[in-house]
Amino acid sequence: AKLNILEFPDPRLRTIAEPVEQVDDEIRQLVDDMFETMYDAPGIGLAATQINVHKRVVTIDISEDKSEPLVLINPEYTVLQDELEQMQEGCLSVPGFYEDVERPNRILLKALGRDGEPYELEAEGLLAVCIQHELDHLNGKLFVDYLTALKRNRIRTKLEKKHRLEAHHQ
Ligand SMILES: O=C(O)C[C@@H](Cc1ccccc1)C(=O)SCC(=O)c1ccccc1
Ligand SMILES: [Zn+2]
Repeated sequence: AKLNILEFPDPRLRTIAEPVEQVDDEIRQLVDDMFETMYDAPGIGLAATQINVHKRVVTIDISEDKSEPLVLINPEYTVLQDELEQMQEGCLSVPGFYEDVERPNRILLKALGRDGEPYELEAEGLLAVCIQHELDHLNGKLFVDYLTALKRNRIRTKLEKKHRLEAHHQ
């Protein structure tokens, strides 16, 4: 099912997600719903926090043809090279805004797959940036937190106005 994506400044986006105890069919259904929601948005990543499910589950697919789906359950990463790279980021929870964020360029990801099997993956470039962006979501952090307070407040004001208009027209 396509799920509703929470939008900044919704305080539920600040929730810290809990580790998954058992990778069971319920978690696999959540993963399938997350991929459906992500591809429909469209996006290249989605964290369970964004659909108001506070479990440490992330889906990613940076391919153009939905050919590289990645399931990240209880994901962790370590920085392999602390040289920072600037990249323009977007967020399905901050629709319509794209800003440059600096992050480490190479990381080692450790996570469980959709059958609960552990795996490791070395990532760089857009995939490394996306993994860090999604894991921030699981810790209640948003890419706007890396911007100046002035920019963040302007984005907040514009989105709050959009939400008021949507509520009025419902
Ligand atoms: O909010 C999210 O987590 C999804 C976000 C992931 C992300 C994008 C860019 C840099 C870091 C993390 C998005 O997918 S925003 C939409 C987007 O960037 C995109 C959408 C379609 C094709 C390509 C990119
Ligand atoms: Zn995001």
